[in-house]
Amino acid sequence: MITFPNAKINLGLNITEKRPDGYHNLETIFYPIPLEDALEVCTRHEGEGKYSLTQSGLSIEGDIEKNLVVKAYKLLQDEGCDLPPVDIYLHKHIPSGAGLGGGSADAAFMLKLLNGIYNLHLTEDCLEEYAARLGADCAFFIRNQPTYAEGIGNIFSPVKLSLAGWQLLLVKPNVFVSTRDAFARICPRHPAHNLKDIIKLPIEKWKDYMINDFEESVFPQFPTIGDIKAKLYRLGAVYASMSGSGSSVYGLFAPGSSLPDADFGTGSQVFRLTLK
Ligand SMILES: C[C@@](CO)(OP(=O)(O)O)[C@H](O)COP(=O)(O)OP(=O)(O)OC[C@H]1O[C@@H](n2ccc(N)nc2=O)[C@H](O)[C@@H]1O
Ligand SMILES: Nc1ncnc2c1ncn2[C@@H]1O[C@H](COP(=O)(O)OP(=O)(O)O)[C@@H](O)[C@H]1O
Repeated sequence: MITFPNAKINLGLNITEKRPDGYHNLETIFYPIPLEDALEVCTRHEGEGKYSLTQSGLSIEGDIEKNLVVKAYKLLQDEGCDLPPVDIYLHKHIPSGAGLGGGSADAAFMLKLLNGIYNLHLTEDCLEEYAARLGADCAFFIRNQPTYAEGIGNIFSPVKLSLAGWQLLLVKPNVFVSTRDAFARICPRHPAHNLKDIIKLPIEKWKDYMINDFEESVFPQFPTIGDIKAKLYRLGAVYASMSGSGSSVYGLFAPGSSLPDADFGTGSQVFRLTLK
């Protein structure tokens, strides 16, 4: 059976506190976007081992044991779920180190896929709890709805927000930002304005209030990323921001407008998407 894990963007991202466990409390809104990997699981009937992983598309660093889809399979096994040996096929289309949550989406969709194929009868609450163990923002992808997130990014409340029809110009420069390093450079602070209030304003006003706290430290380190954001505004974006800890940057363009055709530098990947 095949599934299509999708990416997310962050609408605002406030890093509010460093916690005793070394992680950070944050506030953000996750919004799913239609940029997808493809993930297939087939029951294995012959051959050695409990699983195999065949990857295609964009390459991922690290051996297969480190891949989050394999970690998801092992987690369910460790929890006592009855899983047969499987062959896993993963086609990567979502760039990594981009703040788009691609690895996290693969992990969460793997849990949902195995739950469905092998009739594990795990509830969404249970799947969220398992997903959170695999990565701070994995749990969001279980319900995969626009969500306000707090804590380390795993305490959720639903938000009434639809950007259906809005055009997204998403640019991933040829720069890898490590999430861990990005957090290490942050000075946590509480925001002046609450995100849940900001998203009730017209989108034209978001740029005056909605902030991604990582931009302040990531832009000086990687000026290319800040330049892309400035360019998106020059091209007519109604709102533009870096997503997550970077390095991708998105611009929101009004429904019905045609997305500009621009050059964002050598090695940049550009995606043109219509939000749902
Ligand atoms: C900050 C966000 C916003 O969406 O960044 P992006 O990954 O999207 O860029 C996410 O919450 C990231 O979630 P995720 O990518 O799953 O993080 P993890 O793999 O769990 O953590 C990677 C590292 O980031 C740091 N980390 C992560 C989450 C958090 N709330 N506080 C932290 O300090 C820790 O040092 C951790 O070792
Ligand atoms: N299935 C996967 N897809 C992408 N990255 C993965 C996967 N499994 C493990 N990783 C690791 O996760 C890190 C990037 O995670 P990803 O969620 O794609 O980016 P980001 O945290 O920027 O949103 C990389 O270091 C990569 O090696």
